[in-house]
Amino acid sequence: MSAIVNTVVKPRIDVAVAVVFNTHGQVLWACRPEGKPYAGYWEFPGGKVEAAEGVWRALVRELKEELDITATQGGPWFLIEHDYEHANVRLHLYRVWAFEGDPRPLEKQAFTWASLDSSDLSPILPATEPLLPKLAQPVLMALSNYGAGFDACAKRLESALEGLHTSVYVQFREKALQGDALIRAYEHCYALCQKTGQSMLLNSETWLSLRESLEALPCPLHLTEAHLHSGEFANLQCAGASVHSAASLALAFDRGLSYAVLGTVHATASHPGQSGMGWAQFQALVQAARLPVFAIGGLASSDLRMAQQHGAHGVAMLSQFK
Ligand SMILES: Nc1nc2c([nH]c(=O)n2[C@H]2C[C@H](O)[C@@H](COP(=O)(O)OP(=O)(O)OP(=O)(O)O)O2)c(=O)[nH]1
Repeated sequence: MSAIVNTVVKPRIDVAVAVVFNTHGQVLWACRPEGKPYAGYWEFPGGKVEAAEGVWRALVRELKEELDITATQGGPWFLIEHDYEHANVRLHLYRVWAFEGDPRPLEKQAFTWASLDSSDLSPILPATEPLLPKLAQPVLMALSNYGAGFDACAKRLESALEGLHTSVYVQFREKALQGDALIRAYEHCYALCQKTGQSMLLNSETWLSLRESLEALPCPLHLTEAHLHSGEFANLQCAGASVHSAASLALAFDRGLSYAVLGTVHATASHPGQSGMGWAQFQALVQAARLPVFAIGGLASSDLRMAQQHGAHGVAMLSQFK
């Protein structure tokens, strides 16, 4: 006799999740009130998206209902799915960078402003806690370009990184350099990142040229799209990857990477003959992304807000990093 397995299929619930920033870079945390599943757990404010409502409208409604503030500006970040015993949820994370009103707890819940990687709040909802290191990553990535001239690149990176009050990723990527010139550039970049406390990433193609000269991998790898697909370097620490398609974005998530870099948004001198995808296509590609995505291609740090309005985590730049 075969056993009858009683499986109840829980529907996937869409949830609007608001990461609300204040001018000090802190975010708004709320404690789930009594009567809800996971009461007493900290979360970002938000709630279920009603039928035909849309995520942004749901987010505005929930912030008003829960905390009496009106979100006025923000943009999509990324999605994540999680299966709880009470529900299967699809969290639509949004950044909110402008709102009206002073938060006050309309559901008798505790709330507080705290840093994104808030280690002093506990417990945090199980789907939200593992996301925090991804959310707290730098929003600017500078790519090296010593191959176009050592002195000019060294000076540009030095003047950009010294005295910078925010954290950035510095990706060491040198397609044109080999031998001593490559090692000299690497040593300068490594020492500068150490001195300024910035996080260095090593492009996987450049690592292939450098690895015989180094004892070990000195920092996490940034994978080229080809290395992402080939599955290479699975035994090494990989932070992120370059991608050009929805399939590669999905693969970057499946490989457990912390970010992807998607482009090119605008046509650039470094990729002659390639037309940019533009912001509309960028947004169409990232809307199903399950990890933070940097926009790249003819962008400067002054494009950060525009990029974030279109679903980017941040911007990656070559020569425009000043
Ligand atoms: N708001 C929010 N919800 C989260 C986060 N992380 C996370 O797993 N969730 C889950 C918990 C819940 O299962 C679901 C949100 O549903 P909810 O019950 O709070 O939604 P709601 O406010 O519309 O509730 P209700 O009116 O139906 O009582 O999403 C988060 O950071 N913020």
